[in-house]
Amino acid sequence: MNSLLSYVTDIEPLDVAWKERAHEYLETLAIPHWSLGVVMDIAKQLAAIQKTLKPTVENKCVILMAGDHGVVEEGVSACKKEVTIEMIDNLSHRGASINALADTVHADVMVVDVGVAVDLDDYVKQGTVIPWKIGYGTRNMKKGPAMTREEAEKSILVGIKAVEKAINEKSAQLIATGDLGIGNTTPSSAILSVMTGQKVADVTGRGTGIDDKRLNNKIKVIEKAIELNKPDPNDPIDVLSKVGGYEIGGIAGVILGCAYYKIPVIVDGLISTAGALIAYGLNCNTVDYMIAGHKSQEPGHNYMWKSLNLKPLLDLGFRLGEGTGAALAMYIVEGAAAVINNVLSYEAAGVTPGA
Ligand SMILES: Cc1cc2ncn([C@H]3O[C@H](COP(=O)(O)O)[C@@H](O)[C@H]3O)c2cc1C
Ligand SMILES: O=C(O)c1cccnc1
Repeated sequence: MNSLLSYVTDIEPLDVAWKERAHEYLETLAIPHWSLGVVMDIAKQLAAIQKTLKPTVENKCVILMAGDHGVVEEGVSACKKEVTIEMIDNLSHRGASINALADTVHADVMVVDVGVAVDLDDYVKQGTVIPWKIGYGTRNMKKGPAMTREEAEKSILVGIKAVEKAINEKSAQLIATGDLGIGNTTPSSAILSVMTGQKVADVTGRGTGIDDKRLNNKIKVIEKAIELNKPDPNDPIDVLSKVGGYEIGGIAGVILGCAYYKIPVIVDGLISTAGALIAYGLNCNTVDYMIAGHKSQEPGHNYMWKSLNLKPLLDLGFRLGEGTGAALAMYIVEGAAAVINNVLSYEAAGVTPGA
């Protein structure tokens, strides 16, 4: 593998000439001007990413990054930390929500252990988990940095490696990000607050469903972690290492990898978008390859989309993660590819354009 820096610096913005060409082509379709709205925007984005007027997104893959969080000992989640492993078991038996939803859209699910607190040998042997663990859960960010800078960088490289695997083994043409890890809404809200300047109290939500007392505690824990560690918003690796998580680094890597290899990437909920903020901070060209999957119920999520200048495709009241919203958004992206591939122009269809 190359160094992280070489991936980050080589990410190019979308080709302007292809953007224009796709735009002009879509304007010839036998429909009132741009009347398929956002679907046309996505069709244009797909064409510019793949540099063709016939983009294909047939081979789809959800890359789900899993990790644990030392900060769970502060009582920030409704669940005990062992639920991460129980959910890995459920995913391995294909009984999780992402299995059900990814199946409907014919997407593969790749589960990557980037920082789960225990060894997952049985699942690795079964072939249901990819063992790229950087650490056995992060350290408690209320007491010090969650990770070292080196661990944070390694977690990002795991995400890039996962994209390479999806390309090499599954010929992936469209990737969605997913997360799993009890406690991960806490680092996600911390990253959100640090990177967007929003107050912790305004962007911290109930995650798995905590009550008011726990929510107040969660806010205090995040405030304390930021005060103690002083993450530098201009240094995304510093933010990720001090108040982030292994799977958030992994997701940032998936997004960087997709941008590097020119693959459209659908970003899921709060945790995935925390990864997107890190990726964007490392190279703002990454946003050209992102598609905002959905709007989570978590109160801070929209601030993230706003700071990336993206509009979420779906608003379904989801607050789950795993890549569930992104998987459903794959239907819309497939629709966009179908439009640019199959809708005829006014001329080809023999339809008279309006004045
Ligand atoms: C059964 C179950 C399945 C999940 N799948 C995703 N999450 C999501 O919820 C957790 C984050 O919320 P918090 O920060 O409050 O712990 C993560 O595991 C995330 O992936 C789940 C949570 C549970 C309980
Ligand atoms: O939006 C998300 O990704 C989310 C929200 C709550 C719990 N887990 C994930």
